[in-house]
Amino acid sequence: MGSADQRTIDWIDGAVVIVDQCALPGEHRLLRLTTVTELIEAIQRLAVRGAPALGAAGALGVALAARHGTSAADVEREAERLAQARPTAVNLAWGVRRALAKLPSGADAVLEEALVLLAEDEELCRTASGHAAELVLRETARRPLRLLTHCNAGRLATVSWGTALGVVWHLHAAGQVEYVLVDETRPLMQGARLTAWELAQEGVPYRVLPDVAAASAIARGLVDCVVVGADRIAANGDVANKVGTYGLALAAARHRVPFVVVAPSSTVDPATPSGDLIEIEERAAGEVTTWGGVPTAPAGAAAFNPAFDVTPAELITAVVTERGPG
Ligand SMILES: CSC[C@@H](O)[C@@H](O)C(=O)COP(=O)(O)O
Repeated sequence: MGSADQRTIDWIDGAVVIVDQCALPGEHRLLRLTTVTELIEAIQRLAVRGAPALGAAGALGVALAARHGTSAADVEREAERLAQARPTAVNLAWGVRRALAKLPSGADAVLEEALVLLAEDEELCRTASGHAAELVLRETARRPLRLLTHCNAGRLATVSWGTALGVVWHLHAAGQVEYVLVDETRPLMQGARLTAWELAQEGVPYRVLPDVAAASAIARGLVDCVVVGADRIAANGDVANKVGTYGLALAAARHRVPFVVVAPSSTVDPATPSGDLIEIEERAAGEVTTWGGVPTAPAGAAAFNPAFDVTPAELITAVVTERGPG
């Protein structure tokens, strides 16, 4: 079984070690990755995922490249491949850049910077979610709280603490959580597989619901606050997050339910002026047209499978980072 002390991603004995998120909830197992190619493959099949964890992966990947690279140009090429492994979460390229900046000082300096980034992520996520927990308490009246979340923005999506689920950890410790409604999060089920697993581990009451039931749960007054993470926050406050987030924000706004986004500031991208300029990852059709290898659509069916969507700033009650509500 996993433990709350286990980092989702770490550097152990010269390798990147991750919790294999494709194996959960059935099995908690670690994967040891010793090359950039192995790490990219793990990122692309979502064995390691979630914006802050991808930032850590980017930095540790550059540390791997710096150890094995034969020249600076070689390491830079590997770093570029890593940065492009997934396009939407800004943290990945940010982590790569931050570690790569230390390359002139040598491979040890690159690793040291990556390890600082990991330690900071733990601290910043804890602080950001603490601020967000206070905000949620200010924005709501009913106690204990009934929360709704989408995808997985927990320990597994960060180095060790979580963002949206970090809020749950703070509120649960204060005895303020009645339950968490967990969107299953089609098509890859990060909510049902990962968020539910984390909540069970921590003893937080929860119910998994089909994504299509979330709007009516909000309309029926079963939700006091929606709390989600983010993959990229544009300069104007628009937020890219797991596909389905936008629909939740619309429903929450319609029913005057607070909608709170929590992220470390590494997810804020001042270079992207607005959400419509964020590149949205399109994933394979088979994720939508099959289930566990069994076809759920006619042979050859085309699919629209964006991994993320963009929620405009005007639908968001607050974006909260370690600096507090923005
Ligand atoms: C703290 S994680 C925030 C986001 O990265 C999370 O909500 C999300 O959308 C993850 O998508 P994924 O495709 O699983 O990497």
